[in-house]
Amino acid sequence: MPTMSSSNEQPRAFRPTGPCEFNGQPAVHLRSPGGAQATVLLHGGHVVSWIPAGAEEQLFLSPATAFGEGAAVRGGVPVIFPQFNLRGTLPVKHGFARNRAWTLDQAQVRGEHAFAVLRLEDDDATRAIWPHAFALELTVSVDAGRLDMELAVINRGDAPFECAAALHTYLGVGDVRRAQLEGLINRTYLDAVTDETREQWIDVVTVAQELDRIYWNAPDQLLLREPGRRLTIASQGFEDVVVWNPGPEKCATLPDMPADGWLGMLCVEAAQIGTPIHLHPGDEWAGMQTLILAS
Ligand SMILES: O=P(O)(O)OC[C@H]1O[C@@H](O)[C@H](O)[C@@H](O)[C@@H]1O
Repeated sequence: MPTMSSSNEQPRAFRPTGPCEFNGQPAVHLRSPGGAQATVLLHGGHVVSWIPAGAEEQLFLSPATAFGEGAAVRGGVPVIFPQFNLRGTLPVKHGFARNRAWTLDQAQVRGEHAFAVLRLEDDDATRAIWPHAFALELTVSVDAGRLDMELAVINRGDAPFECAAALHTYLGVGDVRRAQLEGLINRTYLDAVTDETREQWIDVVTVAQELDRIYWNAPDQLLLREPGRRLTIASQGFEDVVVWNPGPEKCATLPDMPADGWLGMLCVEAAQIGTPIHLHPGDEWAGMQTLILAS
């Protein structure tokens, strides 16, 4: 059962690169020589914290989230695989990768970077709902003002498969009503609130209420602006971008969010949804999302 837990952990300010605990859960901490930090839960291969050198936390993590076996952590960067939302035959919203225990392959400091590689492979439980032999490899790297997250999907079986994937990044914001996301002008999107296809006519996306959009073939660089902050959101390999905020009404129905939680977050998700990832036996696909805080 998912649990809410806390423990007497080593203060984050002193944690070196290597295995650690985060809210009582096995995790890996990254610390670059320049002082940039990130923390990744083994559960879900889930980045839960990113603190660039000399800056504050950049990701939203709900204070009401559950942790542990079976939980989908609310905030950070959930890994979505092999299905986006309920767009497919799986009964599990956003697939199963975010609900499973990954393994830590390595955690190292190299040059100015600290990085970790986490891995998830198929087992009896995944094959029971998705009958394919796969491996996921998530590489998370921090350096100065930059976070790189690369997700690789490998077909380890003897038959082709198709899947979707996304890095469902919850960016922390001071007040989402004062945040602006730039760079999506002239793109076509599915408005998942009204189920209509629309065109983005102005360059700025703002949030005042529930917003749930899949931008198809989105540009590979976006900019989040809010007072005192500029954050570049870049991607490679992922063709689509999902922008999501539950707004006040939907947020009030989410048991793992405080009522005003929607004000402090904006999801900007690097995603491959419209054109499925198609992998032959032995093939690999990779997509990356990079966040860069302007100094
Ligand atoms: O509550 P979940 O399963 O984490 O999903 C959160 C949101 O994730 C977004 O990616 C979807 O576009 C939304 O429709 C969904 O509500």
